Amino acid sequence: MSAPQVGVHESRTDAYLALLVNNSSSDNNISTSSRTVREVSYQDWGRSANFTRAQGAERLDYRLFVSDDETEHPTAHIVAQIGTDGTEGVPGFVHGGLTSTLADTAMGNLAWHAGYKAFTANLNVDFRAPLSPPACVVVDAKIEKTEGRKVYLSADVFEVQEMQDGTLARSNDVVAEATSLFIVMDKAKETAVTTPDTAPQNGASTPRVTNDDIRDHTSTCVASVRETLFSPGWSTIEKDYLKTVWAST
Ligand SMILES: CCCCCCCCCCCC(=O)SCCNC(=O)CCNC(=O)[C@H](O)C(C)(C)COP(=O)(O)OP(=O)(O)OC[C@H]1O[C@@H](n2cnc3c(N)ncnc32)[C@H](O)[C@@H]1OP(=O)(O)O
Repeated sequence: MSAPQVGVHESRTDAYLALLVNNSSSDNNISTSSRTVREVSYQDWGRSANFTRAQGAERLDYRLFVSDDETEHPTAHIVAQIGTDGTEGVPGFVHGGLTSTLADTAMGNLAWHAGYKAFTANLNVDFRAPLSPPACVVVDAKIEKTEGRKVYLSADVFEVQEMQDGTLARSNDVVAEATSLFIVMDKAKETAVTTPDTAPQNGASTPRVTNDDIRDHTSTCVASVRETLFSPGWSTIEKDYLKTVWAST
């Protein structure tokens, strides 16, 4: 595992990471929530490291940590930088779906790292306070209980704020509280899942879906939707709104 970078900090996320690293006893581990956790490198995520990490720091970038505690339920932690490029829902505020995604990602990765090859079956999010981009947040995820194939998890999202003296600290006020139910997949479905051991890594020759493929697929999809929506007789305010949106793309 590579150690979090310490040095020139271009974002509050890096600065917060450095703060954690400086407070820890080892270069490769950090202390957060009074536990020692190790970073899960981007490559180790395999093919699950797709849309969320593909956005870049201007939109969304984050680091994932899991605890190596064998005596109790492990925890997972995300330190995320939420940029200003397309991250808003209500203008001026981070889209709740983004916050939910971070919580889901922390809980999902925790489940997998704890050995549960599971899907999100249910995700509940209570949004407690608005978040304005750019923002730095910490997500703390834990396993609440397991019952057969059911894994119940929770995740709390906190903002990292700059104090008056310039130091960074995790706010005690929670931004969002999430709970989830993950279901461990049937054995029959496991073969369809590419685990990190066999996942294509950076530089591997296994074909991946390219941005061109995605663009082609998206334009086909948009064209077909446009045809359906703009067919004769279809007339609503949404139609005019969508026309405006599409005309500007
Ligand atoms: C480190 C690298 C990798 C790291 C990987 C990191 C992942 C990052 C996080 C991303 C996570 C995702 O986005 S996952 C993607 C989003 N999720 C999905 O696509 C899942 C879509 N849904 C499904 O495929 C299915 O519904 C499943 C697999 C969830 C469940 O189907 P199933 O396997 O047939 O199970 P089924 O018999 O229906 O249900 C089993 C039991 O669960 C209960 N159950 C099922 N669904 C629900 C539900 N929504 N709410 C309550 N209870 C439910 C049933 O009542 C039943 O209880 P009882 O009768 O036994 O009591």
